[in-house]
Amino acid sequence: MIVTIDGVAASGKSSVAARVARELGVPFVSSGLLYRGVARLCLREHVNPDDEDALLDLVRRCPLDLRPREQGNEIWCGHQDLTGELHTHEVDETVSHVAKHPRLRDWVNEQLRHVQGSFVVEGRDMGTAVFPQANAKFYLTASPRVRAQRRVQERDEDIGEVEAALRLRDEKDAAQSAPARDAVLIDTSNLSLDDVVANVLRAVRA
Ligand SMILES: Nc1ncnc2c1ncn2[C@@H]1O[C@H](COP(=O)(O)OP(=O)(O)O)[C@@H](O)[C@H]1O
Ligand SMILES: Nc1ccn([C@H]2C[C@H](O)[C@@H](COP(=O)(O)OP(=O)(O)O)O2)c(=O)n1
Repeated sequence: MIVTIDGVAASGKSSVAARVARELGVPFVSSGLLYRGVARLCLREHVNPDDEDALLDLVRRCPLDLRPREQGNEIWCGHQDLTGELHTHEVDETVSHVAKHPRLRDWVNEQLRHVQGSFVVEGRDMGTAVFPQANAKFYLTASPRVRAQRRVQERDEDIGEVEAALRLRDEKDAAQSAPARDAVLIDTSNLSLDDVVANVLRAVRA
């Protein structure tokens, strides 16, 4: 069984995917971490994120390894765990440049298709481009303001700046962020995390 949970930044994808996967007793996979890992490598190696050939050379030189874990996915580059360096302002500003390249997306999607068995996978285009055959598909949204409020709970940043950055990234990611026609749309703005998880599990088990 494959469950896809797509949606915009800070809509709750990772939190919901982790909880739903735990309830179902299957792994969860965070596709965005692969893009974030490439963005982190760009920053470390001073590679232009707008240069698709340079990005593909980078991931050939520094192959990223996505490791689904119950406590959260890990991204390794060789023997180096990059996981703790992926949710920074610099990576947020770089990742959309990385994610716009078709051949880089093909590389990420090839990594994801190696995942075997049953799993929950979250991202932007899991229910459309990567796993259109998924058994259950969900697409999470929330108002930019609510999403900014959630982000500033995690990072000590100005809420106005966070909201503006989220709106900008929504625009940059729009090309790959359309919900699947058969996805269940959930506006999480006024729902607790527990409510969203319950709604998803109810639909998966229906
Ligand atoms: N429905 C919700 N209500 C309140 N807080 C939420 C909800 N969903 C997620 N959160 C919180 O908002 C933050 C962002 O959620 P996250 O799962 O990282 O979103 P995404 O993966 O879509 O970027 C986290 O701190 C998470 O605990
Ligand atoms: N399947 C995916 C997953 C993420 N992306 C892009 C879009 C986002 O800006 C970045 C990071 O995604 P991630 O889900 O890790 O983070 P946010 O939910 O946006 O906070 O990668 C994508 O294009 N396709």
